[in-house]
Amino acid sequence: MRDLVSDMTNCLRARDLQVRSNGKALLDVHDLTLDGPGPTLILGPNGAGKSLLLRCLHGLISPDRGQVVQDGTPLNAYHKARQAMVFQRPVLLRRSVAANLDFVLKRQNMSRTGRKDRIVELLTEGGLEDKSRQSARSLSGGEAQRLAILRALALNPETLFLDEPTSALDPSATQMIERMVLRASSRGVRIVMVTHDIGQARRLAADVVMMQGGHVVEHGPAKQVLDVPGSEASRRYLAGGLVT
Ligand SMILES: Nc1ncnc2c1ncn2[C@@H]1O[C@H](COP(=O)(O)OP(=O)(O)OP(=O)(O)O)[C@@H](O)[C@H]1O
Repeated sequence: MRDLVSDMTNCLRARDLQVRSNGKALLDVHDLTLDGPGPTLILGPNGAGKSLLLRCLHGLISPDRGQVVQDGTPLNAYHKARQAMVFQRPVLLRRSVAANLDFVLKRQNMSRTGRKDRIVELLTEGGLEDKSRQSARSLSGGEAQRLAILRALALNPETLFLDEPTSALDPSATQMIERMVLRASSRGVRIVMVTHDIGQARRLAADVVMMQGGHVVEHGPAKQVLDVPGSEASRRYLAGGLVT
């Protein structure tokens, strides 16, 4: 029954997913279903397979085995066009802030007036109203990451993947990004985000995926996983212990 329900409602699912290299499974996820309304935060030590999982879910990597299923259908171009991804280090065009957004909007065949209005809306959303004409390459780290998120949001994604978007940012820049993420989530964008920041997981997550050694060791409501971890690996990671 669970299988049927999760395949037919709006949900993203990794089924029997494996990524292998040199005969070794780097990622081995038996069954992971993301169907809750709030942000999903993925935690785990370095090399746990968090980024690989994100890339598979976004269709950037084809798994060696298994599949990603969106709404009951194997991930396809239609689904991918409704996903966006933000990386740890934003990759921006050598153009102005506004032109970076315009580039994405043009590809959606928006009219010139429509694009102009949408750019103002996006810049306001990211607190970059006064940076419109500045070169994107001259933005601070926090501003650049906000622009990267705005560019992703300009695609009107149903799902937004974020891979450690605040790892290089100070607390105030982090807070601005977290607010953007929460606003996007409250507008119905599915958020799937990797972080090493346990405090951030507490602030943002509705559900938490704990990974280790390429496996999902635990997935559940944030409060449960973070406060009463059900696996030894989660307990040690959350306690700040070394997990090998
Ligand atoms: N293209 C690749 N070729 C070979 N091995 C890879 C490749 N990409 C990732 N790996 C390996 O897969 C494992 C998982 O990598 P991944 O980047 O997913 O970890 P992570 O949990 O995101 O780590 P971190 O927190 O350090 O970013 C690592 O051992 C990594 O070296």
